[in-house]
Amino acid sequence: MRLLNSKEMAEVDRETIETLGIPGIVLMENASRGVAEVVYRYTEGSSVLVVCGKGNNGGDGLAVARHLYNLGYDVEVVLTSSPENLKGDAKLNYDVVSKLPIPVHVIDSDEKLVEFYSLVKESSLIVDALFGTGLSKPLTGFYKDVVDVINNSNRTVVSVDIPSGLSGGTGEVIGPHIKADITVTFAFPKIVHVMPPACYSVGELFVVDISIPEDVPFLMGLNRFLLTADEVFFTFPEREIMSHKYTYGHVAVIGGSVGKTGAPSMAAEAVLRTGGGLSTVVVPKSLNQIFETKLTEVMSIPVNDDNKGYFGIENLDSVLEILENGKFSAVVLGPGLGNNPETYEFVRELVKECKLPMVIDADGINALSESPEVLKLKEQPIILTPHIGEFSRISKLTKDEILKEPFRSSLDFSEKFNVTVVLKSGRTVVSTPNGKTFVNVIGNPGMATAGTGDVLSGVVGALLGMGIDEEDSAKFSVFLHSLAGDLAAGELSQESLKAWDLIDFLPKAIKRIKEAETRFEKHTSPFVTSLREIVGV
Ligand SMILES: NC(=O)C1=CN([C@@H]2O[C@H](COP(=O)(O)OP(=O)(O)OC[C@H]3O[C@@H](n4cnc5c(N)ncnc54)[C@H](O)[C@@H]3O)[C@@H](O)[C@H]2O)[C@@H](O)CC1
Ligand SMILES: [K+]
Repeated sequence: MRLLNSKEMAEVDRETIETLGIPGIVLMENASRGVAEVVYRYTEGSSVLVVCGKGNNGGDGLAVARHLYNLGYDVEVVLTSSPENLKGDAKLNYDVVSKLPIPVHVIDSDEKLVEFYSLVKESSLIVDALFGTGLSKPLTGFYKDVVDVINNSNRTVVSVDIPSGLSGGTGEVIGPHIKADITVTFAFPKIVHVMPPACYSVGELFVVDISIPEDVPFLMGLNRFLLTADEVFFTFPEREIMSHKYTYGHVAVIGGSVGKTGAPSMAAEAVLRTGGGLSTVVVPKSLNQIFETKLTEVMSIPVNDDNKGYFGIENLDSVLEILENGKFSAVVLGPGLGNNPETYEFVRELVKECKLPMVIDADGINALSESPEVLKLKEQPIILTPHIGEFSRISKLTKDEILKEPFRSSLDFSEKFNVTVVLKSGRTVVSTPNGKTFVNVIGNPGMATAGTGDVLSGVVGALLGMGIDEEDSAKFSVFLHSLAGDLAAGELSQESLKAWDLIDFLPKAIKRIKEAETRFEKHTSPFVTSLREIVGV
């Protein structure tokens, strides 16, 4: 499903109204019925205070008040502006409400806050329809006070579209804002709903289908998506009766240095657990005995290192020869390589010469930080899997810049250097050279532990090795890896989770995705879906 920002949503609304010809009032009616449905299904209590601003978010609120009144709720409305200031669809809904026995209180200045306070106290539920996608600057003065009263009320708060005071453009918190228990948004989720820190104030998210077809943002070229089971279902190749191990690829994991033999081991194990046919670690010879002992199904090829315990430029030819003669289908470069300058030189030359699809991770990425230009010349699929620190080094952006605009930062790099980027964090963003971005909303903080990135690089390598394209490999890997993390944390606790557990839970995660593929379960409601239902696992 697409993920928009406020500006894009306003354009999609306009396009739907002007080009498709669906009147704005119809969209508002659908939107408000969706909010009323969520209130009806998912909240307790029967006395509702709907707090409305003067824009269309307030218009939604006025229509919600009418639907709840029709459903038998005890409803009162607070208007934070005089009714004369209302326009268009909001005005129309105000006129309707004013003909019904629904009390409307105009609370438009600090002098009236005492009245507002007692109205809030008398209600069991507050619908926040102050500001939506039209917020232009942080809330101050009277509006900040209104937000404070609601936040301190200890009442259930349902926000219409966006918790008022948050801007829908990024995950940034721009100022005082409502802390919602539930947010009901329209047509598509917005960045603010899923990206931290703003998403912490959204509560449970529901998306209402308000009659805007997905064709509208598609034709407008909006290409930012949520990663969902739907997005990744069909990635796996069928396991054919007459297939053999080479059908599913042979992945070379090039890595390892003294003290870092676990990283390539985990990447190589993850290859096999993800369905890769063969997995081989290519490692400094002085460390080979460790891999022989640690690994069973995974093979190892030692490369002479004169007992140094790390790769250097002198290993370039032999590694290239190994890759050429070993019937390999993909390379994972980076796990446990270490940060020796000689190793960095080896990496740079290897990336220049290697013609196989590649996943580049960790010190593999650091090695390219000074000269990422080499990536532009590559014709095979390349996926980079940096965390924020590694991405900061290679993109020359500060961590703050990346965290503020992860989609933009990652996409700019993908387009400039012609590589797929998996920008790892609690909200991993995948970007592709053809202009698409995807964000992952599953997984958990228990995965913030050493080695989980190594597992991911192996999962990505397995898929590339099976011949799956860059975009699908990156998307599926991120989703699968996080699902394994959630299943593992569910059984073991987030605290105890360690990287190897992710490998152990990959089988259950794969099964879960395959079940989702065949289940085609109907959502609880055709027009109102929770984020969990949208994600699909
Ligand atoms: N036809 C459409 O475009 C639809 C719009 N919908 C609703 O409309 C909302 C957007 O409506 P609007 O564009 O009217 O915007 P809003 O209702 O979010 O707010 C805009 C109003 O707030 C004022 N304002 C903005 N920032 C302020 C600040 N910091 N302090 C004080 N006043 C401020 C503006 O001057 C304007 O009067 C959506 O969030 C959604 O709830 C839905 O009904 C679906 C259809
Ligand atoms: K709102």
